[in-house]
Amino acid sequence: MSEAERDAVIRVRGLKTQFGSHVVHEDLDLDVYRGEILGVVGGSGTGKSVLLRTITGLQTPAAGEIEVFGVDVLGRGAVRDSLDDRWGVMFQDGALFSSLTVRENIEVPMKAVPGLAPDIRRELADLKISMVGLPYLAGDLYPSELSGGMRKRAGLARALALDPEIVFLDEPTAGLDPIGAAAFDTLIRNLSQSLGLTVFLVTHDLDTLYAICDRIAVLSERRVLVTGSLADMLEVDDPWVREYFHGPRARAAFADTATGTED
Ligand SMILES: Nc1ncnc2c1ncn2[C@@H]1O[C@H](COP(=O)(O)OP(=O)(O)OP(=O)(O)O)[C@@H](O)[C@H]1O
Repeated sequence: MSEAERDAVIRVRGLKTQFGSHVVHEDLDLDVYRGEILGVVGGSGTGKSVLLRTITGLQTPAAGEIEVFGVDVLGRGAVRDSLDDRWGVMFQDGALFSSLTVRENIEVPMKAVPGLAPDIRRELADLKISMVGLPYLAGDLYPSELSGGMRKRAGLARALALDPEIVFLDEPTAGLDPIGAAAFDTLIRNLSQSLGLTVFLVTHDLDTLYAICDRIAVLSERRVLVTGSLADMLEVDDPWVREYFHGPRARAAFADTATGTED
């Protein structure tokens, strides 16, 4: 299927973001297609997290258009609010409320759903806990009682609370040991396949790109420099892309994937 024929669930056009005089994005275009895992990469400070925050409406751009499921994210009111249960966001450290247990954290977004009784909320939260591979008892723990990997799984469970169609993940494997990171990659891939999720994934992790991403978008020079498969990236004539995708770490990640050791 050509890119023009694919169903873009996120469509960004002419995006400009800036903080004071510091322009982060300028004339940035990006499509994210239904059901894909898109890896967003780029050097430090190229605006990957700002892009995620802008698409999810947490930050207001200076110019441009953003549509998610055909809805103008920058619009106001009920139409824009209708998107809230169609996407979930997982921030780097899980961004959990420290005074709430894991189960209560997962229930937070559910409280916005009218008519959802507390016992149903609790059952649904327990279901999400098991979906992300946490033990049942983790529901009663506070974030400070969890390992880094468990906190990320709890953050993912909360992002899945309302059965979203898109999940945004900001560096999901950052800070995890290689085995924990590979397990998290596998979890994302399995959830994406079983739930038909579209995944917008900001990462520095080459192993993640090789193991689970269908397509990659490289941020550079304030815009999306290139999108494509890993094979496409190897052909790109740009100093950062060359260094990133041809370096020793990329070769090691490719070798691991080729021998199937990411599981
Ligand atoms: N709230 C803010 N106020 C001012 N500047 C900001 C703010 N948030 C981000 N920036 C700036 O915007 C630029 C892009 O930041 P962003 O966090 O998106 O980069 P990134 O590509 O995700 O980086 P990294 O890979 O290091 O996490 C940086 O120069 C950062 O300092």
